[in-house]
Amino acid sequence: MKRIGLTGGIGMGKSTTADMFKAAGLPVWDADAAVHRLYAPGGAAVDPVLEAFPEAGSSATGVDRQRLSQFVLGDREKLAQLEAIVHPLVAMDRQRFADRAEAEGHEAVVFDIPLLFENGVQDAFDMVVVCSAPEEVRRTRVLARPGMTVEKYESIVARQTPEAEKRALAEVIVPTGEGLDAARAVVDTIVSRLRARAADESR
Ligand SMILES: CC(C)(COP(=O)(O)OP(=O)(O)OC[C@H]1O[C@@H](n2cnc3c(N)ncnc32)[C@H](O)[C@@H]1O)[C@@H](O)C(=O)NCCC(=O)NCCS
Ligand SMILES: Nc1ncnc2c1ncn2[C@@H]1O[C@H](COP(=O)(O)OP(=O)(O)OP(=O)(O)O)[C@@H](O)[C@H]1O
Repeated sequence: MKRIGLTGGIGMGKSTTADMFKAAGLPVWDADAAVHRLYAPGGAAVDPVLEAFPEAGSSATGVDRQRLSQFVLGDREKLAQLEAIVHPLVAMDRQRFADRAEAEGHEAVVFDIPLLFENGVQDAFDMVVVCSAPEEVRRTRVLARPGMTVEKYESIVARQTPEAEKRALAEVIVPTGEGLDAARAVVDTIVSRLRARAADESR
């Protein structure tokens, strides 16, 4: 089974592209959704996160992301401390998902990971796919979101791996600034090539 890592900066069309992989029949794992599950009441990250950051929620209500972000965002050491707790749990969730997909006989599985390069996990995948659109397209998209300001946008972009670097590290780039059909065509090509390769290998 082939593992595809899917990533892209804020507003680059990652969720839209992930839906296209789903529509093509591949199982898609979502890193953000996994963290939300881990932080929800009863989630595996609740107790260890509250032990390190007692004011970031309660076992009854789970981890309050907004409160937690006040302790960790902008503080490298605290963020590293949080990541040391959360990342192994996320990796376990991802592995369980992959095992299930493999048992179900899927030829490929997609892992949607916003901070794939930032977290240095690119080696876990057979192929890394990057969603990318021209900067002005992405900026217009993100600034149209409720609650977004130019300052917030610029600070998020500054903390992410630069676009040129992401494009250079990608095996395949899905263009998301040229309409849905152009993106879907690239997704469908990736899926049919991977299916053909998986069929060859099982022969
Ligand atoms: C810090 C937290 C509580 C903030 O949650 P919140 O819902 O308020 O915002 P969101 O998740 O959208 O993040 C806000 C901004 O912080 C940045 N950010 C979040 N986590 C990280 C990180 N580990 N490293 C660098 N930047 C980060 C994001 O890029 C985003 O721009 C949350 O992101 C978190 O728990 N992060 C640590 C776990 C992690 O690394 N998650 C990434 C996927 S594995
Ligand atoms: N291929 C495409 N063609 C046209 N519009 C697109 C395409 N892909 C995404 N968009 C539009 O761009 C916006 C951002 O897309 P999406 O929510 O998928 O991005 P994202 O990368 O998941 O964002 P974030 O990481 O910030 O959550 C949406 O309004 C979406 O409709």
